[in-house]
Amino acid sequence: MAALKDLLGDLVTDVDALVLFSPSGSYYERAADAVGSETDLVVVGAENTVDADAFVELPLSFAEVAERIRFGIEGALDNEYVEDGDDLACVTSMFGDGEDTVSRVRADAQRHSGIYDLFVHSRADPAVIRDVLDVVIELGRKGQKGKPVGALFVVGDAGKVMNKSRPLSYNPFEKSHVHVGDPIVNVMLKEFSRLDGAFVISDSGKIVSAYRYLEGSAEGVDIPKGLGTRHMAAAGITRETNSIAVVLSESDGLVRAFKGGELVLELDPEAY
Ligand SMILES: Nc1ncnc2c1ncn2[C@@H]1O[C@H](COP(=O)(O)OP(=O)(O)OP(=O)(O)O)[C@@H](O)[C@H]1O
Ligand SMILES: [Mn+2]
Repeated sequence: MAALKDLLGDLVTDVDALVLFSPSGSYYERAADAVGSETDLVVVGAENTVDADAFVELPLSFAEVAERIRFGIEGALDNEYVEDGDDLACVTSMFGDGEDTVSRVRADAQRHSGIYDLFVHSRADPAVIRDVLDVVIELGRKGQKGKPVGALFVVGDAGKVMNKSRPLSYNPFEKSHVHVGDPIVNVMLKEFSRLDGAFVISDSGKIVSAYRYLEGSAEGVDIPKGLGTRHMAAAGITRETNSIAVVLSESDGLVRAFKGGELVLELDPEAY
């Protein structure tokens, strides 16, 4: 047993910080006692239920553990809870409610995916971005009457987005004051996503328009090869405005988010 403890203990030897993902109160207390003063303790979760000093708010549960950890690390770097090059032991729950997984990861500011930045340093409210992702993930899981469907949402900086786009059809949201996140709106959005074009959402989550054709240029856009015009238009508008874009691909079923002309998040709705 001692040999096994040594072997696995190497995973956490000399780490600069222990990063706990949604820990229970008792686990957090035990961790605080265990790290002593040399190791920093960072908590990542939907809410700071344990009253940690160093806390990173998680806007989504991130079914993919690697994505969850990436988000937490980028948040910890951004908040200066950890430094570039720090070795981190990340404790998460992958299979159930309890802490069951330890990953040793080096905080690397260079390999920054931009996922934390997407939520926290965008013009749109993080809760609005999360609500849009929720709708798009659900649309991806269920499709439209069981058939795969594509969708494009542009979130934030709506005035400028409207100036760089044109209507493909009448705007069903013209005189309405509806917001994403409202359950009735989710049904409406799914219905309207059958037709072409983009939804435009304001910083505060108001649905400004459906059926917009984005006219932004693809110049300077750096996205993976193989993605078509919907993804190109999404990336392009985020380069020309302070918006972010969330796309559901009709062809591969994945959800992708763009910011500043770059792909910053890719997830499989089936995993949620
Ligand atoms: N500039 C644009 N603005 C808004 N919607 C667009 C724009 N260009 C394309 N689309 C929408 O994207 C749809 C799919 O186009 P296309 O197949 O070229 O994109 P894609 O990136 O391959 O997306 P998918 O993975 O869903 O097939 C079009 O039918 C249209 O509704
Ligand atoms: Mn296509």
